[in-house]
Amino acid sequence: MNPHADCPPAPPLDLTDDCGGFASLGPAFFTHLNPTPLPQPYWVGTSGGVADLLGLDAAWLASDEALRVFTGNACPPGSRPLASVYSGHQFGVWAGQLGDGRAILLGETTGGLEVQLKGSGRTPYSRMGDGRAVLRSSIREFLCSEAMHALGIPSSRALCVTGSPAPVHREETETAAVVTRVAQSFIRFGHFEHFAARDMEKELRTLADYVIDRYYPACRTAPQPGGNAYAALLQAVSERTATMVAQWQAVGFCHGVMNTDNMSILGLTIDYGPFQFLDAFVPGHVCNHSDTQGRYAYNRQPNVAYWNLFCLAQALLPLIGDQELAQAALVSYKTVFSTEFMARMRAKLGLVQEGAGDADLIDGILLLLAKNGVDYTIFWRRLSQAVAHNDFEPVRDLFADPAGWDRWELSYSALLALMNKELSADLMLKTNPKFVLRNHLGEQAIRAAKLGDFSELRTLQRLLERPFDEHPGHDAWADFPPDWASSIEISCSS
Ligand SMILES: Nc1ncnc2c1ncn2[C@@H]1O[C@H](COP(=O)(O)OP(=O)(O)OP(=O)(O)O)[C@@H](O)[C@H]1O
Ligand SMILES: [Mg+2]
Repeated sequence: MNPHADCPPAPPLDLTDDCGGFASLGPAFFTHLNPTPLPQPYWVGTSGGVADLLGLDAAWLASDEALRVFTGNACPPGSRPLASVYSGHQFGVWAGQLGDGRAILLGETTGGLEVQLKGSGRTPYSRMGDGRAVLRSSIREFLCSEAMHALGIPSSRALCVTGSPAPVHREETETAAVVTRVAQSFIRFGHFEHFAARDMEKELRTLADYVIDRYYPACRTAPQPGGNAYAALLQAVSERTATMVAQWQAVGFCHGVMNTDNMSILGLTIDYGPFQFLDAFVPGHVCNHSDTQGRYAYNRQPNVAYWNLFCLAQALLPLIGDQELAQAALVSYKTVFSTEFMARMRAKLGLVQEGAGDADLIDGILLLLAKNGVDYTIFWRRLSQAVAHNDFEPVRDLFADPAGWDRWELSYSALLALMNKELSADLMLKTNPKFVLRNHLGEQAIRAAKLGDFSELRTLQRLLERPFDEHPGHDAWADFPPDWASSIEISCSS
């Protein structure tokens, strides 16, 4: 007898209605509302990896019902959709109340993952916005979420993008799209700032207790700074953030809008707007065309993250109850950042053992890359191949000033000689990606998608899902950016 004969088939998107998730926090935290439907939806892209993570049936994911659900035109069983309220500091200035102005949480799966639509219509937190996202920015968010995951960098995930011919007005008229995002939680620093700014200490405590119980249980059990679970939470968030930003710096990722409302309490990369992977190594590079002051320049990201953690510390202060304890909880940020950054840079160089000269070697190469404006991703990949094949000529070719390179290479080769070459090369090829989502690659996929051709998007997605593989026949996607790439202007408009 089949023991499952009487069981109903598993729902396609298995959302729990046990009320233990974000919805359990109560009405001060959100507003229940349904997404606003879009006309004539169509598929743009789906991620098999995220479908597997959610346990989604492939046939269902290809169905019209799934298309309706992920465009916001139908609600999955068990779902009571909601938009949450948060506040935040934008470009260093207190912005007051913000909230999910165009994102709607469908619910949480039984596996503990929140499923959220972005671009699914107006909410009570939309302010002047239309609640929509355009196809261009949705494709960028979809591709980059999955690319970051494949690079081993903590990130929200993206299950799919759907599009609609509905017009959306930005600098020019574009069309609408919806990204389905997945994460354990979409709670941001700004959620805490919201309740702190309004002196709503009860809600602040409810939120902090929820985050600790669900995501940081060790903050109650492990030895705590001053015996204080909220200080322990601040320290844990600060260390996760330090690790995430160290990974951004090592891979050459610029986030572009590190406002406190875009900082995840779980140390995930969230909100892929005007991000960019560096082409040439320009430490002061500003990827966001709207960031006229350069606040979020590549080389300022580690300090900005620390500034944002300081805002979180201030928000948590009523719970921590002691200024010194709050400050002490932030102290490890700098050491964790530099330890994590150094570990990643050592791996990029294939230094399998730690040595006293590592920091000088790393500083030295970063200075040379900046001075010569060398392409960041290509440099590291060529260096990995050079170590694998014992031929440094293709790397030398990248430097306008080869004398500086020659000097550095002498010290580097002396260090490498102390290591097992095969181990070094292997580590480097698994650390230095061949493929990253450069602006021009995203742009090519977007231009084709706007004409209804999603083949470029799928090719790019496939390369970015396995960025360390060689992918024979696809060297063009790993090549230098074309001249027109520098004219691409990515702003907050999305
Ligand atoms: N088109 C829009 N309609 C309504 N609200 C918007 C729109 N664009 C941005 N917002 C809201 O403005 C604030 C700041 O926007 P920001 O660009 O950081 O976020 P986002 O890209 O919309 O979303 P997320 O951070 O969820 O990825 C947020 O409260 C956001 O919801
Ligand atoms: Mg945002």
